Amino acid sequence: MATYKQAFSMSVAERIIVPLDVPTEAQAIALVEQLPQVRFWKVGLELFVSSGSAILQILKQRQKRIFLDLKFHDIPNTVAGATRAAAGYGVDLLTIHAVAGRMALKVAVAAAKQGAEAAACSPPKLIAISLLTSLNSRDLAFDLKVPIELPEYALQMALLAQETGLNGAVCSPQEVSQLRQVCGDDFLLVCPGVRPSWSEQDDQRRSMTPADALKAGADYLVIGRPITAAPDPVAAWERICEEL
Ligand SMILES: O=c1ccn([C@@H]2O[C@H](COP(=O)(O)O)[C@@H](O)[C@H]2O)c(=O)[nH]1
Repeated sequence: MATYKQAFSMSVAERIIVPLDVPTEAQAIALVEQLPQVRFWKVGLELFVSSGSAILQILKQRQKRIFLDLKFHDIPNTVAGATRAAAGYGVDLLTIHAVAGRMALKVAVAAAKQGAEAAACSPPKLIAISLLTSLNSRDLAFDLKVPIELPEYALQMALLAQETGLNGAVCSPQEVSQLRQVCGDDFLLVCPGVRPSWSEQDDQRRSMTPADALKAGADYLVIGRPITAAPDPVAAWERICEEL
């Protein structure tokens, strides 16, 4: 997995991760076949819960990189067990919520190594969700009752991930510049909540355009519905790559 400095030598296509947010394996395969240009796919909760792990093998057979976005958030023992199992799939990226806490993050780091070793594959890069991109300052203050400003909160979650040995964080493009400055160039920063100027915001609340997100310091962009729900997903993908 490339660090921020190495990311400069990657093509823009390699830095875009497209989520397979569909309910069936057949729909996921259809998307992968429709968009052969996409090299990095994200498997998230919808597809994994509905269809299981077979899609991971299918993507690997096609030499695709895989972001397994299961966002673990549980007590340390459960997080460790789930991370150990997930690391055995040989995926590139795996997520855990930073709010699971210091102990859960620490045991996840060890469990990822154990799981990969047992399966004789490379361990995934473990990245922590700092704060979901569907939440804004109002949600944080009034619903979650977090009494600090949102950028500071996202930074503290990223720093907790860094201190406990994780490889990076998921953050919104609006915080990525600050996280890059504080966490340094070797800390992976993956940004969902990315929206071209011509697409809908959907449920994303802290978004930026792809070009601005990369300029601000993101290693990878996660761009889903602007591509996958477009009337012509291939044209949408090409338009985004051209704009970058
Ligand atoms: O904070 C987060 C963490 C993960 N996601 C995931 O990224 C994609 C975004 O899809 P879009 O269609 O581009 O909105 C989706 O799979 C989320 O589960 C996120 O959006 N925010």
